[in-house]
Amino acid sequence: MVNEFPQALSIAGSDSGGGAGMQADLKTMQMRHVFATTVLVAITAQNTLGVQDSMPLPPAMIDAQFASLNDDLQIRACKTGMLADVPTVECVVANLQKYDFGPVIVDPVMIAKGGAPLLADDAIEIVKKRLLPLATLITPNLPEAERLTGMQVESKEEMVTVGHRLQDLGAKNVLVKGGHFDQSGLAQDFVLLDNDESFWMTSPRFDTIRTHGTGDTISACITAELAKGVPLETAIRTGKAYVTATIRDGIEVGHGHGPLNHWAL
Ligand SMILES: Nc1ncnc2c1ncn2[C@@H]1O[C@H](COP(=O)(O)OP(=O)(O)OP(=O)(O)O)[C@@H](O)[C@H]1O
Ligand SMILES: Cc1ncc(CO)c(N)n1
Repeated sequence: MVNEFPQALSIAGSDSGGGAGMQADLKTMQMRHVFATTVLVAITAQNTLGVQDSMPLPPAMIDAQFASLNDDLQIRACKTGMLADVPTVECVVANLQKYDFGPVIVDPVMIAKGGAPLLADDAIEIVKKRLLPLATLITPNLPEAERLTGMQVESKEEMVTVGHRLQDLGAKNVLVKGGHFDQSGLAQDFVLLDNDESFWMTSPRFDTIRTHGTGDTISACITAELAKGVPLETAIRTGKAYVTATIRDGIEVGHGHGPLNHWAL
């Protein structure tokens, strides 16, 4: 039937190096057999060694992309990634309020693996106050969870507490990613659902620096699964299994924090 094939949307910045950002989202959604659409909000000159330059797009151009998609496609789930600065966050929030693109997965991207800022400091407050309440699911890593809540997260107990704080701020469901946490050889993530259920997802921790784009990949996989109509808990578990496989089956690309193997299953 016309327009019935599952369609998802990535609202993100471009990583010229192909490993993270919109490129990771596209590769992931393609692998999950979902038709990927995009609203590009910023461009980065980036590779596995770092971010060399970046530029946000004018809000009018962001508005135009949202309008084009709304006029023609049937998007059933969307995610946000790099949102650059205050005008970009405000513009994306306004468009998400204007159009219905299904569940909104917010990956509150702040800093690239090499340390480059991908969100201006003064935009964090707007993400917290205006974007977070629109989130069906928020997927912060530990430094992002700390910035959004103002609390330190250094233990599993604190991962649980920060999950509840993020729900108090308005996110319906929360996935606190533990990739930045060295816990005895494990990569442990905490999930808190809006029915008060919670669970841990645990995988082996692979000793590799080829982890560029892990956060983008797990959130894009969850978004793709939701676009197919899969329940949230199953989508989150599939996201964890997929990102684990992409790290485990690493490929040699670039000279720094290498990209994932998006062909892994
Ligand atoms: N070395 C590793 N081995 C196994 N799993 C990992 C490893 N590093 C991260 N992960 C997993 O990858 C997912 C993403 O977590 P992470 O905390 O790295 O996100 P992120 O910092 O947002 O990533 P990025 O900024 O590169 O997009 C989580 O499920 C985490 O447990
Ligand atoms: C464009 C872009 N988005 C997100 C990330 C975080 O992985 C990155 N490094 N670059």
